[in-house]
Amino acid sequence: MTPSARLSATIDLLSAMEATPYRPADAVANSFFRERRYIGGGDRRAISARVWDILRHWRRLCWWIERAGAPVTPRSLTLAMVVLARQDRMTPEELFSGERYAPTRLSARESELCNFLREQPLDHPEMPRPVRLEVPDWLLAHLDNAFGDQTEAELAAMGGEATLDLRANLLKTTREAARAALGEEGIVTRETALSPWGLRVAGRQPVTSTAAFRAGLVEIQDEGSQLIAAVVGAEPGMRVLDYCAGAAGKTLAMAMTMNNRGHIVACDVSEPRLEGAVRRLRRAGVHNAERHLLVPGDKWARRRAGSFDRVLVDAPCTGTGTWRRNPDARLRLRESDLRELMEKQADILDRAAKLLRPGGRLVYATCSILPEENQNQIAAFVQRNPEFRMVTPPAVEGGMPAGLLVDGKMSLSPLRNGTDGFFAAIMERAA
Ligand SMILES: C[S@@+](CC[C@H](N)C(=O)[O-])C[C@H]1O[C@@H](n2cnc3c(N)ncnc32)[C@H](O)[C@@H]1O
Repeated sequence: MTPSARLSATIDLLSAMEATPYRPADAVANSFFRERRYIGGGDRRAISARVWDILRHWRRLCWWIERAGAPVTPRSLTLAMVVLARQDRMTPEELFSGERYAPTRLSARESELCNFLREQPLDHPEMPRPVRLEVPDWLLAHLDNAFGDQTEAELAAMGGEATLDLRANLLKTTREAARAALGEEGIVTRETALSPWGLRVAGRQPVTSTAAFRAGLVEIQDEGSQLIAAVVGAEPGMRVLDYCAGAAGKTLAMAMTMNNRGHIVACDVSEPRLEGAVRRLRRAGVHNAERHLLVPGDKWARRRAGSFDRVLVDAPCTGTGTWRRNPDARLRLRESDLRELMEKQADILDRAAKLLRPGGRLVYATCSILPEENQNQIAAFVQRNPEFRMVTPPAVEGGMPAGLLVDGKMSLSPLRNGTDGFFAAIMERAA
């Protein structure tokens, strides 16, 4: 594709996102490219990179466009990004050439916008702070509360590109052997610093089409998510419950630390998500896992009260820790979403805690960086349930490095740890 044709596709993809504002951007992009199989891999990556760049600069682009008195549209956003980022070799007029597959020529109004933006920096001293930091206005006070004078540095790190991490599946291989197998297929990786099972892929490489991936030697999982599974300390022979299992990302890692021995149950209220686990469990060679769909008034759960050694609650949350992957979520988040999620998290915690045996351990985790969903949620739970207390178990052998857990809690962030933002707390039920 020519640079102009790629730009045209960028505008089309942004228009598709605008048409379904509540659908996550990556889901829209997947459908968009599925319907346009003629767009090759290189073009797809270039178009996605440009769209994600626009999503990451959204509030600042809107601020500039509105300052110029122009309407915010997929086309004006794309044009503003081209002019302000100054990364293209061709001029805006050459890119918007009106030739075959190129965007139509710039209108007089768009040329004015172009002239207004030329030589301007992306950040302007008059920009309000939430605009410059690319967050909804209401959220900034919460972030300042979480990070203090580090808010800007943390948000800058969250605006970067996400890493692509893999977990070596020790049920089938070792980290060294998995790395060598991937290397033979041209996938370059290095060992992650914190997770003992992690491999970080250099750049974007097509991991899922490798024989190593298809054979279940590795699973795609952020290093932080691997550490959540490590925090649970699920051991061979235990009875383990993954209460919000989704498509079993953490179930897979815990079945691995259990060496396929004992029993692990992956629960969720979403049938399609649990369904997504089937193929992954099979590929990973997991034999000790069962899936269970939670329904209102669940008898299954009532019968198993007090029976699990470990319960993981990987709670639904704002996902503020995963903004590197989902910059669109950063813009969509509403105050009412946070309030609803906090209520849901408290309810799920109370329900899941009943399934734990006396002396067992409950791990609460989120991929959020907001104290409201993390420390505050746990403090309120322990107050409601005085038979639980925070514990800091010694670093699990072959598990996580010591020092990450402080007072029974672990907080990870892209800035401090190079992982997605995650939180985990370990609580023990009195014996
Ligand atoms: C953060 S995701 C889990 C991700 C998953 N553990 C993984 O590692 O891939 C949260 C999950 O909680 C589920 N969920 C939402 N409400 C729930 C409830 N009341 N009880 C149990 N699970 C719930 C959602 O369907 C979603 O799959």
